[in-house]
Amino acid sequence: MGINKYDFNEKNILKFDSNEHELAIATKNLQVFYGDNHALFDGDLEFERYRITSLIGASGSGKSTYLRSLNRMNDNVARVEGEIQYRGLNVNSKKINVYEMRKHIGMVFQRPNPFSKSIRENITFALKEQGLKNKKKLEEIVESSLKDAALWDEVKDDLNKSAWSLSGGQQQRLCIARTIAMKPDILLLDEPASALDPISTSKIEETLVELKKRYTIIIVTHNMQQASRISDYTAFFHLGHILEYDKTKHIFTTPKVTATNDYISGNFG
Ligand SMILES: Nc1ncnc2c1ncn2[C@@H]1O[C@H](COP(=O)(O)OP(=O)(O)OP(=O)(O)O)[C@@H](O)[C@H]1O
Repeated sequence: MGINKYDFNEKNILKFDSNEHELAIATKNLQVFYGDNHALFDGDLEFERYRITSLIGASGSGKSTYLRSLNRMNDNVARVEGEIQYRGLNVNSKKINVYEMRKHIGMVFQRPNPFSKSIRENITFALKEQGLKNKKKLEEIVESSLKDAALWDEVKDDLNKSAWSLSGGQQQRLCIARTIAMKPDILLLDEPASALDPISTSKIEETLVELKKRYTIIIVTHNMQQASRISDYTAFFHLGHILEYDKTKHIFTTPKVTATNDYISGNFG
């Protein structure tokens, strides 16, 4: 039987070759339409592996639209044209198995949304659905995911407690752990700290900086300090266009586009 190139099976998709600057994911001419509203034009970006990229820009500039397209969260909501290139596959192909693809490209949302289950079950639920039954293996993944999300020390003695009994910041780290448990390559985060207090926010930031050793992270944020603190690259969105994309330090010190400079210095938006 020939290889089905739309099949998101580990043996069918291209291996990363461990170049220092290899790409994790790229978009070519990505366009998004909500009915007649052309919300994203010419979305061309390349994301380096093991880096954090921030997507910044005023409200309504298309950041979430772009981010959500990367793992097909806009299916049934918007028309998305163009290519999303990931390890030899076009994620935007209608033939892609979206469920399998999301194990590789996971998303964490703005508001923490843990399941109404125990802390442990939040991690194990999807793994069990996938057919993983080995208790020891499941426990190992619970521990490693919670450690990766910097939550283990706070919950390790209470894994049967309801996830909803955790603080907002802890719930968000649990949602990160739940996503990591699927062992994705790429973590998409849509303003993951906007509903959190400064201490929880700084914990999330520390967690993300630690996670980039093993994951490629793309984050939408309205918090300019956050973008400059944690991200390696920054893309500036304006009225549905990506106006500037560069190393974060260049965007924040020597932007080439006037609109970028106006936005980061608070002159509009
Ligand atoms: N589900 C939707 N249905 C219809 N239009 C939408 C939908 N989501 C976003 N839009 C429109 O797409 C455009 C871009 O919105 P988007 O949410 O991507 O911007 P954003 O930069 O992420 O904004 P914010 O920072 O406020 O989250 C806006 O005109 C918005 O009204």
